[in-house]
Formats: sequence, structure tokens, C-alpha cells
Amino acid sequence: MGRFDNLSARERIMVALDCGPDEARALAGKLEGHATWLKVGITLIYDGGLPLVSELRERGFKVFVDSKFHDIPHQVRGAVKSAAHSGADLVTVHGSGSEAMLRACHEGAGQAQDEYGHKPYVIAITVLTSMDADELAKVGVTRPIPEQAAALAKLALDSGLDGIVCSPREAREMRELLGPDALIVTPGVRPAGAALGDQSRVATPAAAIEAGASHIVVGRPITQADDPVAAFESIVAELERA
Ligand SMILES: O=C(O)c1cc(=O)[nH]c(=O)n1[C@@H]1O[C@H](COP(=O)(O)O)[C@@H](O)[C@H]1O
Repeated sequence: MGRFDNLSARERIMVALDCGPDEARALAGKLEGHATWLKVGITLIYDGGLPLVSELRERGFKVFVDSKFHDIPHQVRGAVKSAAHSGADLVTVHGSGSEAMLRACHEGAGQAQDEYGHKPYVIAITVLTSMDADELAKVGVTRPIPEQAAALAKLALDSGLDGIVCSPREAREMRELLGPDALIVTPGVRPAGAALGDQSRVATPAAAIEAGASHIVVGRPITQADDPVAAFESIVAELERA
């Protein structure tokens, strides 16, 4: 039995608030009482959205700070600690940034626990869900995407991280590789018939969870819907039916 096996459907959905702070607050207001996790990413953070991290936590949400750190070990160690101080429950780092960098992120989370009594999950991005094999080759990685994702996932867990971000298409292999307790977070999730936008390696919410994801990230299909709560609830219903 893995540590995320008993989550309810609504605890598995992370809603990406990729917008400005006013819109993010309005969406959070609508999703209160429905969603568990909200994701604060770089569009929101660099538009004055950092205070929302503690604000959303105070309103009872769990906050995924999608920081996507990728820097020298000294910097990321401090950055993870700082994000924890801001109230992040989960932060991301690029898995390709080296073993030393991943270990430093793990250390930063430990230091946050010691100093602030709050330790966020730290998870590593493997291969962005917007990328296909051609895009990956252009940045010098010619092995197949599943192999690259598996190598980075193993490095992340061996460096002390809590889990990974990958496409739902790789989730089954990742679950087999990483075992029952790893956080496996899959963006690139689209309800049947929804627009793909810039996503490339996608699956439906139910298929992602069935393949082994512990959580799914959904942005535009919820946030740009005429009725975001109805869109959220229809994904909950889809997961509960599966
Ligand atoms: O780290 C992420 O959350 C992430 C990793 C990845 O490989 N692909 C990816 O789309 N994301 C994030 O997941 C969200 C997807 O949003 P939508 O495509 O609107 O559902 C965005 O906030 C992305 O930043």
C-alpha cells in the first residue's frame, strides 16, 4: 500500500493558476470547498503573486509552488528554504540540473524543517510535457523520452527527493521504477475533447491516475472554462467513476 493510495479524487487534482493575482484570488474563491491543491507558478509569482502562497494556505488550500528551480547548489538550497518560508507545501526543481543540485534541494527542505518547522515536498521535473522527441533532440538529448525521464526520476529519488513530474504517458513505468510511495505528478492532462494548447504528451485524468500518477495538474481546462467549478467537479466525477 503506497502513501498516496487512499487519497480522494479531489485531493489528487492540482489546479494551475497561471494568471495574475486578481484572477487567481477570484478563482480560489470559486474553488474554495471544492479543490484541495492550487498551483502557484511563475506567471503568477512574477506578477506580484508570491503573497498568495501564504494567503491561499490560510484559506485552507495546499499550495504547490511551481518554482522550477535550476541553478547552482548553493542557490537552490536557499531557494527551497525560502519557498518553504513563504508557505509552499510542494516545490519543483528541474531534474536535469545535476545530482549535486538535487541533493542541495533536499537539504534546503531539511533546513526549512529545522528553522520553520515546515518541510515542503520537493519533486523533480523529468521531461516537460510540452516536449516531443524532436524538441528533446534539439537540446542534445537523443535517447527516447521514457529513458530520459526514467534516468532523471531515479536520480531525483536517489538524491532524497519525494517524487517527480512526468507526462501521464510515462506514469506507469515511473510507478514501477520508483515504488508505491513516490509522488508522481502528471500535467499534460486533458479531459476528452479538450483543447491541447501547447501540451504534447497528454492523457485524460482517469488514464493518468490509472497509470500510476498520485496527482494530476490541470490548468486551462478548469481556469478558462465558463464555469471553473463545474469543470473541476466533472474531473472529480470522472476520477470517481474510474
Ligand atoms: O511542473 C509542472 O507543473 C509542469 C511540468 C510539465 O512538464 N508540464 C506542465 O505543463 N507543467 C505545468 O502544468 C500546468 C499545465 O497547465 P494546462 O496545460 O493549462 O493544463 C502549467 O502550469 C505548467 O507549468
